[in-house]
Amino acid sequence: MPVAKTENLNIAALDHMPSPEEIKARVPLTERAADTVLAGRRALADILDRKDNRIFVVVGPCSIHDPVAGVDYARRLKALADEVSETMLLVMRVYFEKPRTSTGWKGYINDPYMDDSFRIDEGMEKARRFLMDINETGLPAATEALDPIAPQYYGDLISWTAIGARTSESQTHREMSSGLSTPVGFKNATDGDLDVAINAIVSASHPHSFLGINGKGQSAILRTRGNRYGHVVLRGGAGRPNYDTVSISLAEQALAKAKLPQNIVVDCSHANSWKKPELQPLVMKDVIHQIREGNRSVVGLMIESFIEAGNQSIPSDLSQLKYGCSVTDACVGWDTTADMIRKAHNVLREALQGRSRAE
Ligand SMILES: O=C[C@H](O)[C@H](O)COP(=O)(O)O
Ligand SMILES: C=C(OP(=O)(O)O)C(=O)O
Repeated sequence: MPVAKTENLNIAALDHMPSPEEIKARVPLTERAADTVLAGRRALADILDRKDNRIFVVVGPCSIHDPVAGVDYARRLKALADEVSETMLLVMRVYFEKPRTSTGWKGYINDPYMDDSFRIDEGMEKARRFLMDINETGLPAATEALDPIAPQYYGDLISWTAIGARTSESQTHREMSSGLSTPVGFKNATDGDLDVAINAIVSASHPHSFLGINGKGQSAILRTRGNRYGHVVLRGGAGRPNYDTVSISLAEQALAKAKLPQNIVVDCSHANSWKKPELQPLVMKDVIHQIREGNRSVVGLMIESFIEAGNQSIPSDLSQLKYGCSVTDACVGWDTTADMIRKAHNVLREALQGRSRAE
């Protein structure tokens, strides 16, 4: 009697996926891109270590779906980044992996053609190519790390990583973060709970051993050193924002209790603006005002922004897609983005000058 099959009963297929080394051989890291990545990470570490008194702003589309519009956006952002570099480090949001509340398009790597063909093999190469283009402009890139093996494919092109509200409590994501080469922002949970993010920073600061893959795509035991650049990202939750002075003071107290550095990033989008993009400028203005009034714990901000304001659902005929407009969360448009950042720059410039006179 043959033994009954007990495994893979719900697996429809196991298709070939090129290894990280194969994908990297098709899109090798260039010297210019490597310089951008390393300079971006160094500047972020200096901000987190208070060796650099600027703030960083992670700004860009909710998700990448059209590389042409993405590069168009990056060129505009790079010019703005140069303009405001005295007070802010701009890092482009380059999000390829979307965690969904239930179902929906899961991003450019999972389904690059947005037609349920799920060509992850092609999506990974396209994502890498896109990141190379962004880094070649001189603009560092930020992403959400969702798939625990994906960093082997494109982690060399990332300067800042987020662990999202749905995964900050996940051991897998904490282990992965402990080995990432970038600073990692852990978001509070979707219900507003901040403890998951604090526990995540503590966990990721320690070395871990866990299963993953190596460059050849073989199973490997990854042994990490621990990441000392974990910090919290306040994104609001359960219908309540958490960027106000009381929430920030509570976050500072929680960090102090856990003996962690006072490093806080505020996400102007998501539950901090009830996912209404037109409210993002108000959040940013409020937080910049707190910095001007003496706050020292806020080191960064996040904005969901694209060329056009709002969002669109993915049409079955993709030629109907509106150029430069998000297919996931609604964003502020380019003009509003530039206005938000320039206004913040002007306020911060005065605040930083006042600070250095007082010191
Ligand atoms: O930022 C992105 C979304 O908020 C997140 O991926 C969840 O999206 P969903 O609730 O539309 O699935
Ligand atoms: C999914 C995101 O955010 P959050 O984890 O806060 O929902 C995001 O920033 O794209």
